[in-house]
Amino acid sequence: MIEIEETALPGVLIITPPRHADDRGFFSESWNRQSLSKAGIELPDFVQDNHCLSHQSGTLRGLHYQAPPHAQGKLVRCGRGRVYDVAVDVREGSPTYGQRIGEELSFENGRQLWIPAGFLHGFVTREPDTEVIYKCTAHYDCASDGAVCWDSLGIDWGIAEPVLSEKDRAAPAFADWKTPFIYEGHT
Ligand SMILES: Cc1cn([C@H]2C[C@H](O)[C@@H](COP(=O)(O)OP(=O)(O)O[C@H]3O[C@H](C)C(=O)[C@H](O)[C@H]3O)O2)c(=O)[nH]c1=O
Repeated sequence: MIEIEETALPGVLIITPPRHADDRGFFSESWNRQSLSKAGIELPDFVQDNHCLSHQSGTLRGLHYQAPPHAQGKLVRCGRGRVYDVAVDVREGSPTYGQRIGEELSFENGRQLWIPAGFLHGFVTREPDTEVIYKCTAHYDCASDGAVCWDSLGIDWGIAEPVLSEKDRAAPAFADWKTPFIYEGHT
């Protein structure tokens, strides 16, 4: 049976599909709409699947978003290695605006994080050669792609000097950033 856990942020869920182990290893349905429906969860349709590899432990990608109308919901999992994955509610008017959760996703634990549109997303790797695979509810739109400084929300990433892209190094602080998202009720 697929496991669903709520988090402190309404709408953000931890989803753990079952693994069918045998002496070869395991088989798991990493995405099955019907299984989620039977568990009472209906997610939007996904249109893009992403796969990224980070060579160094301590690589931090985030905090990212795509502005409406290209806002993305994401279903994030770790195909190899381990990450600390963070979602921040940035929907203006949300009762949990500015609040965040962080979860450890790993190949070992098989946990997936569902992050609706309207949240910043980022992760820091905890092992070398970590691969993160995630489904998105909207296509990539470069012009709508944005970032907020990883270190401007008091998040404890467990590392003082992560490996960052130039984009992330130059990202504005949360206090200087205007969210493009409006809260439209419980996700
Ligand atoms: C996101 C994306 C990027 N690209 C191209 C653009 C660049 O040439 C290259 C690397 O892009 P970027 O540096 O934005 O990749 P990340 O730093 O991993 O960004 C992602 O990291 C965090 C964790 C996210 O949740 C977002 O999906 C995304 O912002 O891939 C594409 O072709 N398609 C895409 O969907």
